[in-house]
Amino acid sequence: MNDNIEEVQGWLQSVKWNNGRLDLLDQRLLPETIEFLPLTTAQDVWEAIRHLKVRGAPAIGISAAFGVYLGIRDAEGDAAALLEEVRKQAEYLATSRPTAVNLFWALDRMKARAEELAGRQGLSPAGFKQALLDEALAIQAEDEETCRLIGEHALTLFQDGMGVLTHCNAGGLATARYGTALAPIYLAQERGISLKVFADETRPVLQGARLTAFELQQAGVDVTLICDNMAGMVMSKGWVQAVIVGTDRVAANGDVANKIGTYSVAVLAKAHGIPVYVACPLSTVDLSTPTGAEIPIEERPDEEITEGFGKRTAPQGVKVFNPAFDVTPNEYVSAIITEKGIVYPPFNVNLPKMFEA
Ligand SMILES: CSC[C@@H](O)[C@@H](O)C(=O)COP(=O)(O)O
Repeated sequence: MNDNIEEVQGWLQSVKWNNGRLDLLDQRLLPETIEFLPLTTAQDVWEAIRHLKVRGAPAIGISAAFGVYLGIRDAEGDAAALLEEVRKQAEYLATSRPTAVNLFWALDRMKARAEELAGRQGLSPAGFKQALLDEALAIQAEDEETCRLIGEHALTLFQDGMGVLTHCNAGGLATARYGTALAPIYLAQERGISLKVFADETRPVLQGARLTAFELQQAGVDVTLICDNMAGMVMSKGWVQAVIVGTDRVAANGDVANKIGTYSVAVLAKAHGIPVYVACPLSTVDLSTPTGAEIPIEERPDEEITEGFGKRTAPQGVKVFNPAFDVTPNEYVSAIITEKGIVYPPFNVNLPKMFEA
C-alpha cells in the first residue's frame, strides 16, 4: 500500500498479472490511496468488477479474461472437462455488470480459444491452461496497442491550444494503457502540443474527479476539474473546442452508451456547435445491438447518491433513480474514433466497414 501519491512515478498500471495472481489497483480508493488487491479466484474478479474496484470497459474485459483463467486453473480433467469449466466460469463472470460489451467480448474470446484448444490432439491439461493464460495476456497487450492507435487517430482532430472537455474516466486506468478518450491527450503531451482539459467530476461516484483529474495531473497535463453542472457555462465562455469521451457500448446505428451524464454533455455541445468525439476500440462496437434502446443499462445502489460523500446527503427513505449509464443518440455524435480510423456518420453504413478485412 502506498498512500503517498507524490511517490508515484510514471504510469500507474491498473491491471497486472503478477506471478500467478491478478493484482488490481483498487480504483475506489483513488486518489487518496494506491492499493493493489491480490486476486486469486474468479469470484474475486467478479466481486472486483461488480463493486468498481476495476472499472472502465476495456479494463473490465481484460480482468474478466484473467478471471476465466483463475476460475479453471485448479480444475481437473481432460480438455473436454476444462472447456466445460471455461464455459461455466465465463457465464458466471458475465453476470458481474451488464453494459460494457467488452466484458462479453473478452469472455467470448476466451471461450473461442478454449474451444479451439479442446479440438487439438495431445494437448495436456497444463498446456490447455497455459494457453488460456496466454490469451488473457494477449488481450491485455493488444489493448495497449489499440489505445495507442486510437490516440494517434484522435490527435489528428486536435490542435495546439484547444480546450477539450471529457466526462467520466476513459484514461489509462480504464484500459491496459493510454486510455481511449485520454489517449490523444497523452500523445499530445508527449509531442509538446498543449491542450487544456476540463474534467467533469462525474456524479455519482466521481470517476472524473477521482480518476481523470488524478491521472492527468500525474502526467503533467493542464487539467481543470468542474462539477457536471458547470459544463454548459464553460462551453458558453468559449473554452471548449471539442468533447471527447469513451463508451461502454456502441450500437450498430452509432448510438453510444457511456457514463451517466454523457448525453447531457452531448446536447450542450451541440447547442454550442462543439464536436463530440467518442473514442473506443472496435471491441466496444456491438453490431448485434441495433440501437441504443436495446443496450442494457445498469442501475446501481441508491447509496451511491444518498451517501456518496461518506455521509448521508439525502433524507432516509427518499426514492432514488441511479442509472450508471445513458445513451447518446447518434445525431449528437460527430465521429467515433477506433484503432482502425475515424468513423463518420452515417454510422449504420460506416461502422460495419471497420470490421471488413
Ligand atoms: C475507456 S473506458 C469507457 C467507459 O467504460 C467509461 O467512459 C465509463 O463510462 C466507465 O464507467 P464505470 O462505471 O466507471 O465502469
